[in-house]
Amino acid sequence: MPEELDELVRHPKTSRPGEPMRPHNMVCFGCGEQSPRGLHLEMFAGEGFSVVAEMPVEHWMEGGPGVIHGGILSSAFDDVMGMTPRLIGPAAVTVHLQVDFMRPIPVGETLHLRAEILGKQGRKIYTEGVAHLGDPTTPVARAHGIFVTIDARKHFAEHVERSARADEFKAGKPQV
Ligand SMILES: CCCCC/C=C\C/C=C\C/C=C\C/C=C\CCCC(=O)SCCNC(=O)CCNC(=O)[C@H](O)C(C)(C)COP(=O)(O)OP(=O)(O)OC[C@H]1O[C@@H](n2cnc3c(N)ncnc32)[C@H](O)[C@@H]1OP(=O)(O)O
Repeated sequence: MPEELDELVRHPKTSRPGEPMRPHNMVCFGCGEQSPRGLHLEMFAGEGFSVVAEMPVEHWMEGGPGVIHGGILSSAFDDVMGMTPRLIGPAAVTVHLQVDFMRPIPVGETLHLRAEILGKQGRKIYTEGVAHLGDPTTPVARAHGIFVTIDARKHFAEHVERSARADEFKAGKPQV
């Protein structure tokens, strides 16, 4: 992370600590409540520049016998960390995601995820994610990610046709 960082300012309209964070797209694999096969993560604003979520580890998420698939864990981190830019303003997309798998995460447990903005420089937002199974002093995974702010309308303009919600988006009502 660079040494010279911008000041972080909470967006006046963002959720307050304890309040839900709205999905950025109802059919998002991570947080969309209408995603047919998604993680259906419900996220809440936390203290400071953080976002928290809990994810029950279900059988369909299995990788190794009885434990979570690494890609599922990475997806959960991606989405929770990807929600943190909302705390300060514009939408942002992942350009870099690095995950440390520290302990096996068993099926049947509930994974507690917390993501936080570490710093911002220009369009780049540096974030960290931590996961535990109920004891915050014993993390089971940690992630670092860089998100770059975008103008969502322009960024998705040439792909929005392919969305399951293309009609809504084209009608100019992106109810995200
Ligand atoms: C038409 C209606 C549509 C309506 C849509 C409505 C609502 C939707 C709303 C919100 C949805 C928003 C977000 C979704 C959020 C979360 C989902 C989970 C997260 C994801 O799953 S998201 C999917 C995976 N994600 C991608 O699909 C990104 C692919 N990517 C790109 O599209 C380009 O990469 C882009 C545009 C990001 C940047 O491109 P660009 O040309 O604009 O800018 P540039 O390349 O200059 O990068 C700018 C600065 O980032 C630095 N930088 C770049 N890459 C780096 C790297 N890897 N490591 C370190 N630094 C990096 C550069 O070094 C420079 O830094 P500096 O400014 O200091 O020079």
